[in-house]
Amino acid sequence: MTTPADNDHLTWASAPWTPIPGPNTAPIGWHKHLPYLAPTRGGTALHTLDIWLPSLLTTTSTLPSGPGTWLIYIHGGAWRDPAVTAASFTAAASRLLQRAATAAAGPTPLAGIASLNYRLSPHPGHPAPGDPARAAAHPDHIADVLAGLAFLQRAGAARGRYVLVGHSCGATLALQAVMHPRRWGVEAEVGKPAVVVGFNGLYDLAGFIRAPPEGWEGLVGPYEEFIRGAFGPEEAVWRAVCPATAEGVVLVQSREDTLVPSSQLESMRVYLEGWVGEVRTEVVEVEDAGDHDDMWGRGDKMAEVLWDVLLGV
Ligand SMILES: N[C@@H](CC(=O)c1ccccc1NC=O)C(=O)O
Repeated sequence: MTTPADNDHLTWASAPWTPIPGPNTAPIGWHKHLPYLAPTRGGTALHTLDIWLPSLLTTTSTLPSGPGTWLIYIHGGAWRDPAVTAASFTAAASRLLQRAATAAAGPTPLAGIASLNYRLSPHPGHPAPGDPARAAAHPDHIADVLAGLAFLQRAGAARGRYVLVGHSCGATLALQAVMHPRRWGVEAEVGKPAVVVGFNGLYDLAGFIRAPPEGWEGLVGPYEEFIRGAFGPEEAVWRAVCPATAEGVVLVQSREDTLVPSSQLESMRVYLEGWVGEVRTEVVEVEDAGDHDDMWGRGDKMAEVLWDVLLGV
């Protein structure tokens, strides 16, 4: 009988590490894209992840682990946009690898980066009939994120003090995933991150629909469409699916975002403050990060904030 560990071993070996070229001859890092759930176990094209390593310590087929902290990224896209994937962390990842390559002597604070895909809900603008990777409903997205985290933790990444990062609905997913894994009917035993970092995140969906901030009324339609697409028609469910806790939470918002208002972050901050004293919450308002998707598209501000988080872990 093959165990999950045997399976993982084959999975890790299924894709080669490719070098990320740097300004000089030496690569600044290594990348690989691989499944975290084998097709024979129900894995789809979106049960996959991207990994970047600052250096390749061994050439074995399992995960080489160096010093430092793992960053695990969960992309946004309103639970449904097929154009936003795990690869959307590429720009920020390259910047982080560059930083790790040029950082002062001594152990790098960055052990590695993983960016998770997860099944998406249907998108009316991008029909994909019959594709099991595009027919997800809550809590499928969370279950997939937890399966990806469990895979990484079995491989030795994201054990101990790792940092879980999400953008937009990825920030929602990051907080949901670490809240009560059991609550989502998921068996995976997943260790909690030391810090959760949410970029331009959605934390109060029902609140937005009920009372959009002034000037944001025009987005109620699109929000309601993707909220129903992911969570179904019940407002009570939208409410019950509230993000939660970690040792530390860093909420980041760019001023120029025209898709997500800062009142989303404000609701989350007030909630965390009122809820448990031991959650260290830090709010970072980023200037000149551009609009909603420029945060990851450019990646410079995202990498800056995350580098600082790594230094503080
Ligand atoms: N491009 C997305 C829209 C989207 O990503 C979005 C829109 C408004 C507020 C948040 C969004 N994304 C969050 O993950 C879509 O096609 O539905």
